[in-house]
Amino acid sequence: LILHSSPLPLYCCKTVRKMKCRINPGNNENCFVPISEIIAVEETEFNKKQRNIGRWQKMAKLHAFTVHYVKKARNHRWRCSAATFWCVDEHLCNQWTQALKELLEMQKSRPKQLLVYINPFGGKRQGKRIYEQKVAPLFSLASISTDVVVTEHANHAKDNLFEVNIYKYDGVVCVGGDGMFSEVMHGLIGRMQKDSGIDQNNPKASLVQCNIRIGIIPAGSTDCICYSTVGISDPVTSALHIIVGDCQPLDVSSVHHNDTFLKYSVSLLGYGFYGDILKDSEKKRWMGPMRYDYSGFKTFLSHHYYEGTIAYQPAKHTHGSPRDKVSCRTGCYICKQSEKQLAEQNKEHGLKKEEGEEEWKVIKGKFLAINAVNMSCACPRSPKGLSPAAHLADGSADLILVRKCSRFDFLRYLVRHTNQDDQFDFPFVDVYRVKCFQFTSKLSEDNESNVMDVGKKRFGQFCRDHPACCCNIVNSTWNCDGETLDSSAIEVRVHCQLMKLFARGIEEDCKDEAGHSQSSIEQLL
Ligand SMILES: CCCCCCCCCCCCC/C=C/[C@@H](O)[C@H](CO)NC(=O)CCCCCCCCCCCCCCC
Ligand SMILES: Nc1ncnc2c1ncn2[C@@H]1O[C@H](COP(=O)(O)OP(=O)(O)OP(=O)(O)O)[C@@H](O)[C@H]1O
Ligand SMILES: [Ca+2]
Repeated sequence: LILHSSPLPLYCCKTVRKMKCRINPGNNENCFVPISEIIAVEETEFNKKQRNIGRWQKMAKLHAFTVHYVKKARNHRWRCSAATFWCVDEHLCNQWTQALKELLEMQKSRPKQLLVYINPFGGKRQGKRIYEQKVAPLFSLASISTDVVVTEHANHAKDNLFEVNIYKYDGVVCVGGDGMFSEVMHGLIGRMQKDSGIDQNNPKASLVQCNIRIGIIPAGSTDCICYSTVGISDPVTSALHIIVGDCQPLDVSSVHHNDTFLKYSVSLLGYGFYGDILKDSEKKRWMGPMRYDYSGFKTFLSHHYYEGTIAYQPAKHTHGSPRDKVSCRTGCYICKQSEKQLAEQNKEHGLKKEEGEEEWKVIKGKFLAINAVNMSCACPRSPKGLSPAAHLADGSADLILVRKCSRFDFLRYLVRHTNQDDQFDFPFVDVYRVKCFQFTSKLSEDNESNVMDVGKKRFGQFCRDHPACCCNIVNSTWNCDGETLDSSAIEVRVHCQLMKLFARGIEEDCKDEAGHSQSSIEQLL
């Protein structure tokens, strides 16, 4: 559909000459709108007083319809814009309205019925207001019907997803932050496994994909999953991605301790620095999003490092590498190829055999941070994220090991998350693309071999209370997408494209943060 602003005629499939159009009065521009980005088409009561329509004013009755469509602004922001078309011929007007409505009906990936969970206490506690004022009117314009649940306690959404008839919905929307998303994801993936008789406690189980898409309306403190999959953390943009029925597959890591399922993760699994920030920040929830800066500063000063062993299997199925600077963008070639490659491998060998055959690499050391990310983890604090070239759906995670270094060097490393310099270009930082890994802390290794004595335990406690000492006797905790894990010894496996979001990945627009405009494939070549 090609819309020309007044006073030019509207063209569609070369037929219409007799209709006039106005796009957002005062905005004299041409625009091309794919049908897939039309939000709604409405018959319009034409108000002559509001518009200066020159000679048309003399005519008795005008007929009009309005096309609401997605307008793309800077920095991946989407807005709802409108163009009103009018003419004297009622039949012509009805034909247009009907034809456009039929075209919209043919957009089969669009949701018609959604289940919405709102966390009223996430982020700055604006979830309910954001949904009611910014999102609900758009859903209603797009004729999407909703069942809305305002959560009353943590795990309300997750538990509810095990009870409701999820199959009658085209998607589940969560209004909140990464923690709220995590709840909904656990509810949906858990429910799928339960309904398919899959035991989540088996770390080697082939999990059943979840085809019910999740939409995220960002109203949290970090909103890293929304930012990394849409390119911006903006409720209206996310609502529009849901309305047009976008679909972005996402890798999910399962986390186990021995043969017990702990959690799934899609963004950050962090031990050391990010685990300690989270643990400290939980006590400061009343501070809102600021709590992370406060605890971040405190944790930076404490400068604790932790001893442990990591064993991982490299992700050989994927063409990418964490340092190739090939960003994951809409329709990512690397994600598509990796998915194909994995499917072929699994068909040929069977998952168990293939994993058992491949070698494990083992690294022992003292670490300030161990981060495993399934996606870039870009967020407003760090627009390029913890691993800028990580892929959303390639069946791998980037394992970042930050070894013991000086406070000054660690600060240099952190600062590079906020500028264009390469944060992996330090002798104390290593990064690997992996499909699974295991971690055991020195403390639990010692525990298992019974060499830890009471004195050591006490010494650990003593050192924690003295920030100047960087002693590593105590364990850190794992930060799993913003929630703490009970166990420090974990076994992690990436499940390629286990779930889907109402998103399309970050679009390759005119310019990214670095000022580059090449496509991923061009970069690869
Ligand atoms: C000098 C400035 C350096 C700034 C460096 C910024 C790096 C920020 C990287 C953010 C990565 C977020 C990863 C996403 C994790 C989410 O699954 C999770 C749940 O929402 N969020 C957090 O755990 C919340 C994590 C929040 C992390 C905040 C880190 C703040 C660090 C502040 C260090 C200050 C040092 C100042 C020394 C003078
Ligand atoms: N009604 C509720 N009362 C208390 N806690 C809730 C309620 N609803 C959800 N929660 C819990 O609140 C936690 C945090 O919520 P959410 O992720 O929305 O915000 P946040 O922590 O501020 O943001 P982020 O996760 O982006 O850092 C979630 O883990 C969720 O389980
Ligand atoms: Ca990935």
